[in-house]
Amino acid sequence: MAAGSGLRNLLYPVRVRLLISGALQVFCAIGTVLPFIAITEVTRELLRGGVVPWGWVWAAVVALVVTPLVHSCSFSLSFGASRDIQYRIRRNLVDHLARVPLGWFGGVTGGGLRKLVSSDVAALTGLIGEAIPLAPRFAAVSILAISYLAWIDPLFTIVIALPVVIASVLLVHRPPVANDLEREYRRTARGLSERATELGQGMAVWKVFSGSRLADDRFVDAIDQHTRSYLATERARDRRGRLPLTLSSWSFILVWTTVWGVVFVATDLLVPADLIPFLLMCWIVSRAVWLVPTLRTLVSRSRALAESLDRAFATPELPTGDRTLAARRDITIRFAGVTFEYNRGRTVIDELDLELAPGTVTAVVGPSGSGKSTLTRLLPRFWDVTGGAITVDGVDIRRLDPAELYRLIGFVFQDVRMLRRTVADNIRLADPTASDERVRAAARAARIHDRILEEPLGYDAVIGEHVSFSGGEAQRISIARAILADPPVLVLDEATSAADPESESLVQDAIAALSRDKTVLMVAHRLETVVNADAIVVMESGRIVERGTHTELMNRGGRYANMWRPGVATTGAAG
Ligand SMILES: Nc1ncnc2c1ncn2[C@@H]1O[C@H](COP(=O)(O)OP(=O)(O)OP(=O)(O)O)[C@@H](O)[C@H]1O
Repeated sequence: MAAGSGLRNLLYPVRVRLLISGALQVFCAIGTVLPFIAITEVTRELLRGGVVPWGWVWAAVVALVVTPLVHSCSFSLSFGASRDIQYRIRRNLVDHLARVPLGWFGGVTGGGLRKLVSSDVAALTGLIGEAIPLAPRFAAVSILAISYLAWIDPLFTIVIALPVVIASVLLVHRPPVANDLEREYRRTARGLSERATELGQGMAVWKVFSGSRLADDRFVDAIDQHTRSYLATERARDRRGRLPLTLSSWSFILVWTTVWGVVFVATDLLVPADLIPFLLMCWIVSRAVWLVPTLRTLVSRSRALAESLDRAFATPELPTGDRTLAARRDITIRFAGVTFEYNRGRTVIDELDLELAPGTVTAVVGPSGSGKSTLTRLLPRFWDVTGGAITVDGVDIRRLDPAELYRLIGFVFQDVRMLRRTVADNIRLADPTASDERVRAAARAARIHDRILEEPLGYDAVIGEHVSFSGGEAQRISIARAILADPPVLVLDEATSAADPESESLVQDAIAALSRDKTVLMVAHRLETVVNADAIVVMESGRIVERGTHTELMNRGGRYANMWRPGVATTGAAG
């Protein structure tokens, strides 16, 4: 499904199956009404003193046997169609999400994404598999039954259908406030789901920092808002539904038909035998009140779900090119007049020029919020620059084939993500065909091999199931991953929180192994790690305010030198 497609586009590929399924349901509608007609015809004939009309009896029997079979054929067609749509939407959604900027994922909650990929898609396909084919059946049953009654006695049909018509009009012409309430109800339900996910993710922090309070105020607010909205919606529904529901209830219609039936029979407007089908079909007539509201709800629910999918598909994809580069390792990266703003009007990187010479380590330091992490995340295209360009050997990264970009540029960030797979598979991510030997060699170089062997299942242990790794250990696994991928350029966001000294020195050893013979751009949060860098750039408010080697900058006695003054570095001058 392409971005911006609507419900019609969504249903187009399965339209034939849905049409056949709907047609079979119309056939089922005939099968539902036929036994009622048969009972009526048999009774009328017998009351008239005639012989049993066996044709009607057999028609009823056949209808009772065949209808469930046709119904299951119809459902297997519509469910097959809905399964196909579900598969197609999810696959397209995942393909699309793979092309949106990586930074977009930081802005959506896991709950929102899960709801979209899982519940919204399932709800839409439930509608397609079940509700859409059942709608024509519902309509056909109502139309057939009422047409048959009108054929017997049009005037009496009008009289008994009157409460249903009034109830339908009342239900359809709801005051507009109901839509607002329902919209608010959906909004608060979404808010509650997102807050619940946030709370689940941050529970440990809440427990530690909020003492006995186990819930975030925002979560409690979300519960309050949703409860209020739920009660308001239910009260409004109840108020607006009371009269129509009474008028269209089966018991009311039965009493109404009986009373008017007696009047009609007493005044010779109706023969007693003709009252039978009306009494028998009271139930179908009373349900007809839901026909229009059900169809309206069906259409609006399908539209709302299709719109929410459409919105996800509308997230702009990163424009990609197909350029590849010669397989060389000595490539030069250049930031030329790079400007970036997350939100319009607030520049985070300001006309920045920087060249990363092949095989050199460039360290970025500067106060918190100066734009260091943002700068490094522009290179692997978490977001695209809003001005200027980043080039690899003179080619704008926006024109490079993304696979080529990630072959050239590896990144190790602080927030290491592990997949729920074996340790070996986690290391093998960039190169699934890598041999066990290469995986082990990478782990050895990343100083994590011995730790992995401490596990009974070793490299076959599933992370999160058989084994959990500490922050420093997880970081070394992600370094092993990058060592195996062996990209010529590496972006490194050094961990802010120093692990214990032993783990810290192992991470440093692993980074040294990884950085060998590579062009490295690193955000340094601790000054000791930048001393040997080939170039150090000092950032402030999105600009480079100093650049040089450690010795040059110390001799200059400027901002960098100032950071080394006791007490400054620890207050966050270096990040
Ligand atoms: N996803 C985002 N959306 C909007 N603004 C953001 C986002 N990420 C960062 N910022 C803002 O951009 C500015 C630069 O942030 P950045 O994280 O790049 O700084 P930093 O120098 O790496 O800071 P630190 O050393 O504290 O990590 C900050 O003002 C920050 O609030």
